[in-house]
Amino acid sequence: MEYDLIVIGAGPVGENVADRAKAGGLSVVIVEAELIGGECSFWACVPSKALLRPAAALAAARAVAGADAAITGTLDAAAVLRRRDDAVGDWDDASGAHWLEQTGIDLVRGHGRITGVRTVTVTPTDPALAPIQLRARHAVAVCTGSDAAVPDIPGLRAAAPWTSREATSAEEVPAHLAVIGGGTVGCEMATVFRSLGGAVTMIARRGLLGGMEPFAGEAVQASLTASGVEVLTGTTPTAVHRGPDGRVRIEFDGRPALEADEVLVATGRSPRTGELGLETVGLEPGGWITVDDTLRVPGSDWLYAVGDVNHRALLTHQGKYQARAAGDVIAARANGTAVDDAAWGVHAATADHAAVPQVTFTDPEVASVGLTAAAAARLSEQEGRGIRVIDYQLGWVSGASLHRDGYRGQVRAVIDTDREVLLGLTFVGPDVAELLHAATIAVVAEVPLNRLWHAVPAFPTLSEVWLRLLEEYGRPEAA
Ligand SMILES: Cc1cc2nc3c(=O)[nH]c(=O)nc-3n(C[C@H](O)[C@H](O)[C@H](O)COP(=O)(O)OP(=O)(O)OC[C@H]3O[C@@H](n4cnc5c(N)ncnc54)[C@H](O)[C@@H]3O)c2cc1C
Ligand SMILES: NC(=O)c1ccc[n+]([C@@H]2O[C@H](COP(=O)([O-])OP(=O)(O)OC[C@H]3O[C@@H](n4cnc5c(N)ncnc54)[C@H](O)[C@@H]3O)[C@@H](O)[C@H]2O)c1
Repeated sequence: MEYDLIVIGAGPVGENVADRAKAGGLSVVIVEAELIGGECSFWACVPSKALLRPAAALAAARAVAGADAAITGTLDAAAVLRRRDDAVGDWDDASGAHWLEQTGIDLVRGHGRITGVRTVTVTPTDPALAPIQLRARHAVAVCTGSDAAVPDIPGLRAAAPWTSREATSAEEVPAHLAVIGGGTVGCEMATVFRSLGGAVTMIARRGLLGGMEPFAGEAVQASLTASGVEVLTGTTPTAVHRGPDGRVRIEFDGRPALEADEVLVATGRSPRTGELGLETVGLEPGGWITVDDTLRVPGSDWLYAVGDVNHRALLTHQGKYQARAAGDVIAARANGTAVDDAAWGVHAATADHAAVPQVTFTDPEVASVGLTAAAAARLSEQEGRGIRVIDYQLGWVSGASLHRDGYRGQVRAVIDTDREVLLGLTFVGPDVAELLHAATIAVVAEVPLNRLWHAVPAFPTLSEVWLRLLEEYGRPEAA
């Protein structure tokens, strides 16, 4: 079977590569081993956010005098889990298959493996079917995503730990959940299971939410602790063991062992490239796949890797952004039309380097884009760029104090003082997620600060913090 493009993996990223290439006039086949929609739709973004929202709604009502009087109970855990089941369509991907059919993208269900240049062999999901040989006239796009990484802690694998899959698809709330890892998955899942009434212990090597502004992890840690989560920082398990009673025992150096009903491993991701046949085209199996800004593998004129699997930004929206560039550039190269791969061109995923937005849906929420102060300081050292960091307490803004009684939050802006543009913003506070896109636009468009003064935030909204940040920076040209 011959197509212009073969896409391996029908997660959010593969679907978008296929969609754009199809819109560009190519014939496209997509290969999927599990569910159309991938990790995001069934075991990651969608179920996790469905599980987090009820607690956030309850916390919002509790924090407003008058509204709090209407709260007469606690979360209904069974109803929350049912809401999650609805959000993932009971793990049925029929609507995804229907969309592919309507869009004119052929679907092959099975495990795809590269067997040579522009060639993929699929082992069908249905064992009664023989392997299918696919040949691409122009390109193969690997969009196989990532799996939970399980660290080499003695006994951990044998103890059958939960990963993000078991956590997001849980049917019951463990009486006591231990979480190894203090990143986004660890913090979000600790929030969920505590809100549903379980005891939770987090085990983090360092502080929480490493890589973000330090005040973000500190605020989330304080709030998790206040909600009853035990947060052990500076700690790594030395051994894990599941006893005959089903309980898990976690051992440490210099700290008493911990017993829990389940242990969730949330220690990052590993690429799904082990069984992909990369060795047949000279690449290392099992590694992340390096690509250029058009998402093509350097040295190849046909192989692309898009989404989690290239390790540029492990986020659905950023992978889909890459997918739009990849699908379009594959079509342009196949059709022989102009390729615009310069920085910020239509065929380049430039924002991956400068402006990756991310929201962690904890209480408080953490929303960030662009550089942190620490990353900007490194840049300043390398390039001699002038940097200024401005912090502002979000609770001082009238919109915030009206939004929630005793609102607490912090915003940090990182400014390039040579060009007077924003390099990064981090918002920490209840309901800050929706503030993020304005920041992303300001960073991507490199809006000069003196023009931002003309972008007037409505009163009384949380967005007034933009004006406060500008006031803190000053307006020397006005004097
Ligand atoms: C708990 C959790 C919560 C998250 N929450 C968010 C969030 O709120 N927002 C956000 O932006 N990101 C979030 N992420 C990250 C997000 O899930 C990923 O960035 C996203 O799923 C990546 O999409 P992808 O298409 O690259 O890979 P995937 O979604 O992993 O899809 C890859 C697809 O390829 C298929 N596949 C793999 N190998 C083969 C093969 N050899 N043959 C055929 N098919 C194959 C898989 O079955 C899968 O369907 C979260 C991640 C986790 C773990
Ligand atoms: N809301 C969102 O956008 C969202 C939510 C969840 C996940 N994600 C994405 O999924 C990816 C994976 O999330 P994650 O939380 O698994 O990874 P992560 O990289 O965010 O965090 C992993 C954590 O595990 C710790 N760790 C690693 N090895 C350890 C060990 N041996 N012992 C103890 N701790 C150890 C690290 O120090 C780190 O704190 C993230 O990169 C993120 O992009 C996004």
